[in-house]
Amino acid sequence: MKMPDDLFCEVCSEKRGINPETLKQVMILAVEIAREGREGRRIGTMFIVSDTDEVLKHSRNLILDPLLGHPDHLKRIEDPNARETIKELAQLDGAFIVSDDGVVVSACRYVDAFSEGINLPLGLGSRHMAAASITKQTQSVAVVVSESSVVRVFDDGEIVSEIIPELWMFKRYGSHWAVDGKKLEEEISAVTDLP
Ligand SMILES: Nc1ncnc2c1ncn2[C@@H]1O[C@H](COP(=O)(O)OP(=O)(O)OP(=O)(O)O)[C@@H](O)[C@H]1O
Repeated sequence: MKMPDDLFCEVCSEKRGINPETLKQVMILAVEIAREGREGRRIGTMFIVSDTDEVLKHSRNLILDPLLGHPDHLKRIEDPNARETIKELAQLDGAFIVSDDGVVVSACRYVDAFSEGINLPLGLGSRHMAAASITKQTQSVAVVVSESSVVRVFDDGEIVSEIIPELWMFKRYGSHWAVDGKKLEEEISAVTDLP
């Protein structure tokens, strides 16, 4: 699966200071989880990327860490076995913490979230509040898969991108289709980049 370049360039811009390859792999995995669900049901989860030491300080494990003790080369975000493991673990409560160089260092983390100074659209719950909070407290970026299948990227306490996976798929694979003489990709905004 590939990520549209325009979205990717925006989210991974240098000003965010995040390893672009790591963030790209996390976003693709998030879209896959949103689309596929697990065992016939939708699931939500969260990835917190970069500034690992600070993120670890502001979070704690909800259960014994299933990734603890495994060598880093088996926990790389681009590794197919690691990705399948993450999809399985994504059914559990809590967040994944991903280092800037692409190692998934911890799973099932509860984020010590605070809501002061955070303004999110009404209707988003505690997972999204935690993502906003940790990205305000640290230099991390968070990628949230909502149980309603929307993927949102947070930076500095705000939503910076929203991806609707089904529409994104149309954009990715439907560019050669035509609707009323126009290319489908012009008709469908698969990805909403927020200011
Ligand atoms: N502070 C937190 N740190 C890590 N994970 C959290 C935190 N708060 C909630 N979650 C996770 O989010 C899950 C869903 O919580 P909630 O429904 O309130 O969030 P939400 O933002 O509405 O997300 P969704 O759109 O997926 O329902 C919880 O079961 C838990 O796994």
